[in-house]
Amino acid sequence: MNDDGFTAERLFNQGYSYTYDDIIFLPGYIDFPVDGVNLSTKLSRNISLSIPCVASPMDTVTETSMAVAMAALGGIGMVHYNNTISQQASIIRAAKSHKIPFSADLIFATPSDSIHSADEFANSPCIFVTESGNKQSKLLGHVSKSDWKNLSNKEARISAYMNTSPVTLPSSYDFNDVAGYMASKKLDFVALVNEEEENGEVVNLVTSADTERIKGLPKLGLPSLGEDGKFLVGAAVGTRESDKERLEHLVKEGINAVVIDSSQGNSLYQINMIKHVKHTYPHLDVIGGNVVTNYQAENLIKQGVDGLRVGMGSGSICTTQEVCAVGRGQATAVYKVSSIAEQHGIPVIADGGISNSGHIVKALSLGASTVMMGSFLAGSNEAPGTYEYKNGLRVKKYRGMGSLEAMTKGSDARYLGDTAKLKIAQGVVGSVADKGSILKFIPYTMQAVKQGFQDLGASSLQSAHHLLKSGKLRLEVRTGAAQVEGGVHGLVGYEKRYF
Ligand SMILES: NC(=O)C1=CN([C@@H]2O[C@H](COP(=O)(O)OP(=O)(O)OC[C@H]3O[C@@H](n4cnc5c(N)ncnc54)[C@H](O)[C@@H]3O)[C@@H](O)[C@H]2O)C=CC1
Ligand SMILES: O=c1[nH]c(=O)c2[nH+]cn([C@@H]3O[C@H](COP(=O)(O)O)[C@@H](O)[C@H]3O)c2[nH]1
Ligand SMILES: [K+]
Repeated sequence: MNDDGFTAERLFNQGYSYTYDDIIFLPGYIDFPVDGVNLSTKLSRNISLSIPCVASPMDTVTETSMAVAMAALGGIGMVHYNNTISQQASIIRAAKSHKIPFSADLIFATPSDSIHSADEFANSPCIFVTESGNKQSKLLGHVSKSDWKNLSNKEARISAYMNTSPVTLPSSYDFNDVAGYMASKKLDFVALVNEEEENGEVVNLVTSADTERIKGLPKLGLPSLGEDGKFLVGAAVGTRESDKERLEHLVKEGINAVVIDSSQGNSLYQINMIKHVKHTYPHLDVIGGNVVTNYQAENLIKQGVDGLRVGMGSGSICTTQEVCAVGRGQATAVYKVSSIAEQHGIPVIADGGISNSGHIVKALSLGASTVMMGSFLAGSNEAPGTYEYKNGLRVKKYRGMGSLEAMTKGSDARYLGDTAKLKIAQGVVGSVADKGSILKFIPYTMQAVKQGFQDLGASSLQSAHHLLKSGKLRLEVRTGAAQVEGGVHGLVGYEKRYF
C-alpha cells in the first residue's frame, strides 16, 4: 500500500491555489526506455496531434511561420486575430499552402524593371519576375544574384537577361521530395509554386543552405495533417457580431479548429458564439475558454465545446490577477478543470505559465492533453517580428494581447462599433531572448518531457492520466526552501545549457 506523498485529489482540495513550481511529483517505477514514451495526444475531440504543443493566438507568437513549423513538428499553431479579417485569412492561406517547415522572404519585380543594387536581393538568392511585379501574377522567370553580379550593364531591363525557365516544384512536395530533387539536380535553390492556383503563384523558395540546415536538426516526427493532406492550422476569434463574419472567412481558408478567445470564457457572449459555431459549422472543432473552475467548464461543456483552454492570469505577460483579483494557480486550475472535462471526453489545453520542460510534464500529468505556449515560443525564429539588441542580448518583442499596445493596435479591427470606452490593461509589453528555431528546441524539449514521463512510470499521456485518476501518482507541495534546493544553488557562477 502506497501512503507516501499525497494524491492529486487530496492535495488540490485544501483551499490553496498551487502553481507548477509549488508542486513536485514523487517518482514511479520505470519498465520501459525513454524512447518508449509516446506523447501523441488530442487537441480537441476530433483533432489528434503527435506532440502536445500548441502555439498561442498572440500577435507576437503565431502567424504563418509559427503555424507551419508547429504543424511540421506534430503540434498546432493558433493564428491570432489582432488584425483585419483579410490579414488573418491570408496568414492561414499561406500556412496551408506550405509543406515545408520554413518560409523565405520572396522578392518580385516586373520584366521592365532594372536591378541597380545587390541590396535589392536582400537575403534571397534570386528575384522572381512576374507580370505585375507581385506574388499574385504569373511567374515569367527569375534573376539569380550570381547572374546579376556578372551583368555588365546594370541599367538593362530584367526582360533582357532574366532566366525564363526557372526550376519550380509543386508546393505540395514535402521536405524529402524537395531536398532529394535539389540534390539530384545539384540546384542552389528552387521555387515552390501553388499548383492549385491558375497562375501558379510562388509560395516559397528553398535554398540548398536551408536543406542542409534542416538535415542538421533533430528528425521531425509525424506532421499534423488534415484529411486534405495540408498542415493543420487553428485560429482564434472573439465573441462580437463581427467575429461571425471573420469566422466565415477563416472556415473558407480551411481552418481545422477555432479558439474562442477570452480571459473569462463563462459568459453569455461566448455561449452565444459557441451555439453559432456549432450550428453553422458542425464539423469544426470549437475550443472554449479560458476557464479555471468546474463551474465555468461545465457551462461550456454543456454548450458542446470540443476542447477547453485553461488558465487565468498565469501567463508570463498577464496582469489579470493583479488588476482584477480573479484567476487561479495554474496547477490547481489544470487539475480541477481536467477532472471534470475528462468525464465528458473533452481534452484540456493548459494555457500559460510554461517556462521549462518540467512545467509541461506537470501540466500533462495533472490531466491536460496539450500545453499552449506564448513566451516559450516568442523568442524563436518562427515568431513574428525581428530581433533587436537590448543590453547586448538578442531579443524579440513579446506582448500580452490585453496590453495597451496590443489593444490599441487591434482596436479598429476587433472592437469595431464599440462606443468610446476606458481601456484597462491586463497585460504588459516586454521582450524575450533569442532561442533559435523551434524546429530545434521543441524536439529537445519533447525528449526532456519523455524523460520526466519515464521517471513517473508513464509511457504515454493516457498512462499518466490513469496514474493521476487512480491515485497512484503521488505529489507534494514544495516549501520555499525545497524550491531553492530544487534549483541550482550555492555556486559562484554557472552556465545553464539544456541541450
Ligand atoms: N488567459 C488569461 O489569463 C488572459 C488572457 N487575456 C487575453 O487578452 C485578450 C483580451 O481578452 P478579454 O479582454 O478577456 O477579451 P474578451 O473579448 O472576452 O472581452 C473584452 C470585453 O468585451 C466584452 N464583450 C465580449 N463580447 C461581447 C459582445 N458580444 N457584446 C458586448 N460585449 C462583449 C467583454 O465582456 C469584455 O468586457 C485575449 O486575447 C485573451 O486571451 C487577457 C487577460 C487574461
Ligand atoms: O492576463 C493576460 N493578459 C494579456 O494581455 C494576455 N495575453 C495573453 N495572455 C494569456 O497568456 C498566455 C501565454 O502565457 P505564457 O507567455 O506564460 O506562455 C496566452 O496564451 C493567453 O492565455 C494574457 N493574459
Ligand atoms: K502572471
